[in-house]
Amino acid sequence: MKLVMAEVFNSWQGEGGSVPGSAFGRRQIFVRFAGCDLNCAWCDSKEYIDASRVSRWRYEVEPFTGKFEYRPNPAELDDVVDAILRLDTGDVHSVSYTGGEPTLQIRALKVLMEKMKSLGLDNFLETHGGLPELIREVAHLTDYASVDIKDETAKATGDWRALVLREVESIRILKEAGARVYAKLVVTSETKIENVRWYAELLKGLAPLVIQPREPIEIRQEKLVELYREASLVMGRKNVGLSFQVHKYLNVL
Ligand SMILES: C[S@@+](CC[C@H](N)C(=O)[O-])C[C@H]1O[C@@H](n2cnc3c(N)ncnc32)[C@H](O)[C@@H]1O
Ligand SMILES: Nc1nc2[nH]cc(C(=O)O)c2c(=O)[nH]1
Ligand code: SF4
Ligand SMILES: [Mg+2]
Repeated sequence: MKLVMAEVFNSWQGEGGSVPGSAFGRRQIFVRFAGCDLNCAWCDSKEYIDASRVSRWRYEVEPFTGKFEYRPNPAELDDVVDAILRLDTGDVHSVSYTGGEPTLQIRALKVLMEKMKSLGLDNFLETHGGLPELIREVAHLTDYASVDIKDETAKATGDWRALVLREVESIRILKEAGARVYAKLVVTSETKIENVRWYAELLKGLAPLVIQPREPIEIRQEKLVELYREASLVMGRKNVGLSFQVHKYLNVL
């Protein structure tokens, strides 16, 4: 089986803060798929959005060395499995599937997840959640899920409200299948408080929310405080937290 891959590396999970379902600070093997159907204004992985332009993928030879080997795309699934297994340092919490958007290559994702489960490794899915019909196919294999809620200011797609509703549906499917799931909202200085209230109403009683400032951070602290408070008043004080992209401050992958 073939798939279009971007990179495989081993690092600490840098996002998610302290809400249940987060793997922040845990050692993970990251499997970054190429290709995405959205186009978030602030996406830090823009070079992987158009899969047809990702001619090769890379895998770390040894964690934290910055040494990579390269292979042409499409990748052989067995080569991706080998790249993952050689990065199992024995202290790995779970395998993180990210991208790009991993659910777009759902058959390969499913086979990879099944393989990792059979080897005793947990699966952590990092997704925009915009395709609930695909999420359904891997929900039973997902131990942890971080599902983005794409704010209006992400300008990810035309009908952003319809996208938000699909993301919430994905969260529901994952939760019902037994995954530990949280929602992640990337906020900017332009994020509207009434939109945050709407996301919070949709998530109330369903999943906790982390609010993650867009990097590089431009949102004022007063605004962040205001958005946090609004979400917390709707969802409950234990169900909201902050998340920062800590790996960027540590200068690790
Ligand atoms: C690159 S995305 C890949 C997974 C999936 N496509 C998604 O958007 O959730 C991984 C995570 O990085 C976050 N992210 C990407 N660029 C960011 C930025 N400039 N600032 C803050 N978070 C960012 C996304 O919101 C998402 O949670
Ligand atoms: N260390 C680290 N943590 C991460 N959490 C989410 C990431 C992503 O790009 O999906 C990511 C990443 O690329 N590196
Ligand atoms: S959905 Fe994820 S990979 Fe796609 S553009 Fe947005 S942040 Fe980037
Ligand atoms: Mg990232």
